[in-house]
Amino acid sequence: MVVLANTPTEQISIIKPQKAHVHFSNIPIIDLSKPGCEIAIVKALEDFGFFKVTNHGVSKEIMSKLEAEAVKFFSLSQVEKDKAGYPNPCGYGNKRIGGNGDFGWVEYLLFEINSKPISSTSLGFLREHCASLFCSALNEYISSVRKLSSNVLELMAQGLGIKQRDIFSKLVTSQESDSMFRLNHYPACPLLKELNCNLTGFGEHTDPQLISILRSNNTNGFQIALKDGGWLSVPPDEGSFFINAGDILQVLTNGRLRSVKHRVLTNGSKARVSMIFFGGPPLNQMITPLPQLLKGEEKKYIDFTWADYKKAAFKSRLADNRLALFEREMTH
Ligand SMILES: C=C1C[C@]23C[C@@]1(O)CC[C@H]2[C@@]12CC[C@H](O)[C@@](C)(C(=O)O1)[C@H]2[C@@H]3C(=O)O
Ligand SMILES: O=C(O)CCC(=O)C(=O)O
Ligand SMILES: [Fe+2]
Repeated sequence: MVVLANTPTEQISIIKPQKAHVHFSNIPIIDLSKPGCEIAIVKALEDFGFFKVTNHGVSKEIMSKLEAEAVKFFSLSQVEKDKAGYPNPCGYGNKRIGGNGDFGWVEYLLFEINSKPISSTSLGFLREHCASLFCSALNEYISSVRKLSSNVLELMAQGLGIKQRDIFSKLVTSQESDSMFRLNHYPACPLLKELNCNLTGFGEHTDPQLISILRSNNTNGFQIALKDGGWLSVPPDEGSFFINAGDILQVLTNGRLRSVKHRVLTNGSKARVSMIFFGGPPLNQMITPLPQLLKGEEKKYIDFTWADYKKAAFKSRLADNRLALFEREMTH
């Protein structure tokens, strides 16, 4: 391991060029305007825990407006960016991910999303005019992707044969939904390019919430883990969204839909900018496998609230298997 560090504890691993176990097979692409896409969504989440969506209804303008605001923010001087505050867990973070010793070649802004739009006073570290432009781009984008997450969750319920269409979607559309939003910037690193190496941008992990909706610029680096443990590189597509199941969806479906492990490797040639909406349920929401899906099967997880899970998740390291703490001992 080579170390890029400010202090001895800040270590970001450099990964030697593509190992043999990296695959380049196809990821599922789902056209939301096509009949039958609800079945394809379920199949993709069973097989990969992940898919790309096209014909998603979010305008290019909304995506590029927010990307431009994010690029503007990340281009500020370090002193200006540090005014956005230490992430606890929300705020501006640089290399340090979470509070338990994880680091990556990334800087980010993390926001808590509740029923109210983000107010420009929460971006008070920016000049008034910039804060209001950034804020309106953020709110416009978040409201569109929340709608997209709700459409996908309704299709998922339909694909699983559940009568109550809003069984999942109501969790993210509720006034009390505890969701998050993140803007990540993986800076270019010319030295890495010369060394022909990859650096961990965002280490491997699963997302704790129900569903994550990711959009990035056209820079590669995103990978998902396959069932056999190999990594699949996902070619970027700035016009589409990438959707992955989170831990809570895995529990609600008693393990049928996979919360997929993923990571970002950077090769330093071009900066990557990504924006991710993490759709979470209300804090007091009881999380338990849905009886409609059990059909005589034993529950694989104990009952817990999202607040219990979130607390445990935010105490864990990025790569930890957070769900293991909530698994039930099976009787047979
Ligand atoms: C190391 C951590 C960062 C994280 C909180 C955690 O303790 C474990 C889960 C991490 C994660 C992954 C998905 C999202 O990016 C995130 C915001 C989340 O909800 O869980 C991050 C957390 C974070 O960056 O604080
Ligand atoms: O930045 C990316 O492309 C993915 C980051 C990610 O997985 C996360 O923020 O949870
Ligand atoms: Fe993630």
